[in-house]
Amino acid sequence: MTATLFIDGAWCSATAGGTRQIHCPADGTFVAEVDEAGPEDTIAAIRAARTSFDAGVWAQSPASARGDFLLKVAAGLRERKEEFARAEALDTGKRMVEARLDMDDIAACFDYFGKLAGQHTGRIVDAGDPNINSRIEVEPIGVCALITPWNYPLLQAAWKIAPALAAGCSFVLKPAELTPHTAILMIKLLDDLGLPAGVANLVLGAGATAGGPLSTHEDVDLVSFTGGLETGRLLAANAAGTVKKIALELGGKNPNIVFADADFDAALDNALNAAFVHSGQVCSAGTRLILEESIAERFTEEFVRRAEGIRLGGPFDDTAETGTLISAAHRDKVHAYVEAGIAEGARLRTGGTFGEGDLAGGYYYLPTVLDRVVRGMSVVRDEAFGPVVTIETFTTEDEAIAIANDTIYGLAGAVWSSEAGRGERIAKRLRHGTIWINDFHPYLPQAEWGGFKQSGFGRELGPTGLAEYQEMKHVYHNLTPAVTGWFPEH
Ligand SMILES: NC(=O)c1ccc[n+]([C@@H]2O[C@H](COP(=O)([O-])OP(=O)(O)OC[C@H]3O[C@@H](n4cnc5c(N)ncnc54)[C@H](O)[C@@H]3O)[C@@H](O)[C@H]2O)c1
Ligand SMILES: C[N+](C)(C)CC=O
Repeated sequence: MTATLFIDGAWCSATAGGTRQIHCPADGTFVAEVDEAGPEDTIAAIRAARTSFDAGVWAQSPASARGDFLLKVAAGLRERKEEFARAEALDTGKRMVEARLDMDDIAACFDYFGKLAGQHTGRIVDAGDPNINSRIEVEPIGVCALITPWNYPLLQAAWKIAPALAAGCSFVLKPAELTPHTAILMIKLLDDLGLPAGVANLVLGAGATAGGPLSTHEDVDLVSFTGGLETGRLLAANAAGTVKKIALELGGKNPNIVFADADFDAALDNALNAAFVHSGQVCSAGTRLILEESIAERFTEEFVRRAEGIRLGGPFDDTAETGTLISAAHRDKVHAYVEAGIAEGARLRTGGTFGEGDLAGGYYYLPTVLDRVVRGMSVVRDEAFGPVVTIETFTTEDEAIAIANDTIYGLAGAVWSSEAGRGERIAKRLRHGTIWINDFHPYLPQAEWGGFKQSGFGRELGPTGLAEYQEMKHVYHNLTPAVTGWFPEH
């Protein structure tokens, strides 16, 4: 597969001829070879986006037309769902059933922003003078750099592409280097549906090289980034050089608090899902299980027993319940956190090893549970981004809240209790961007998503997810211009 970069309405190869081979992490099978962009390709893509934006080919089109376009994207995705899901599954190794669910969520996201486009057009301001016409106009922010991770490749891209297009922006998309295929398919779909040249541009390749100019180039107005904390810090520092707006969707170390009065079976089942879906490679994964002391032993025993029963397998294994990690390097990193935790005194209840036998050809890591942990341990503190759960206990509400908030992150968390008042009370005091009460993981296109603290800033989805891609302009129109006399003629 060549000519996989899309710049100014044309598919092309990397100027320097670089390529990258993509392999399925579930079994190492070769998926395809794609182009590997260098900074010069990315600069060309930024220039194309700038030219199209300044020409107004999309930015000046009626918002309702942009909305209609997004609804067509949603329909196109639904028609080609299987093709998209398969591409996602091969790149990430995730199960087809999960990849299909991702495609449903992506189509819903395009529907949502398609309907929202044009609804937030500004407002009339009462200037207190009938001869002054004052209004706030909402305009697209300009050229957007959209940088996305490998765990939910198209979903995270869609949360940016849909509002960017709804707002009237032009963009350069840089997906994670390991998972480019659904981005290619998406850009093809946009092109097939007639998006003007230069509005959507695609560069593939490594962060520092292909991605480098995206946070430094003066023609980029907004960087919208989803990925790790270290990269986010770097991009924020880079973006400061040209004072460009930046939105950061970073990692999490997400608490899942279970009170003794919770529905035990529901809390247990959801705690497994919270931690082990997509092998824990989820920003909002419930990796810190925080149990009320009186149920801790029974809950932990059941949790461990059920974790040991989880079947691992590849994208097309219908019996699999979760999958592989993305790469050998990532699996090593996850394992290092587990080993560090054990060395620091944590007790390994299950897991802590690579998949063997049928799983040996992929980067599988067994669902892992550690208890007897303390808060300073790296496995409790840092985002391992794998199927690793630590168990802590509490005796009072205040203690549960203190444990749950004791993290530099603030992405998501959950509380389980049959007392509605307690759920609400705790939700109010948790410093995380999404709180689930008696649930875990749902997100809605119409509800803002994002982090407190070092999980980032800015919001995706919901009306604010569109506003991120807009500028506000105050237009003050004096209907009766007159001499002010402030500086009289001498
Ligand atoms: N908050 C959220 O909604 C959310 C959602 C999904 C994933 N995440 C986070 O993403 C992380 C996992 O993803 P990852 O390992 O791909 O993250 P990463 O930070 O390594 O990479 C993310 C993207 O940034 C690019 N990149 C890296 N360096 C760059 C640079 N100097 N300039 C431009 N681009 C650069 C990468 O190539 C990739 O496309 C986890 O921390 C996870 O929690 C957060
Ligand atoms: C944002 N979400 C939950 C879809 C994926 C996070 O990794």
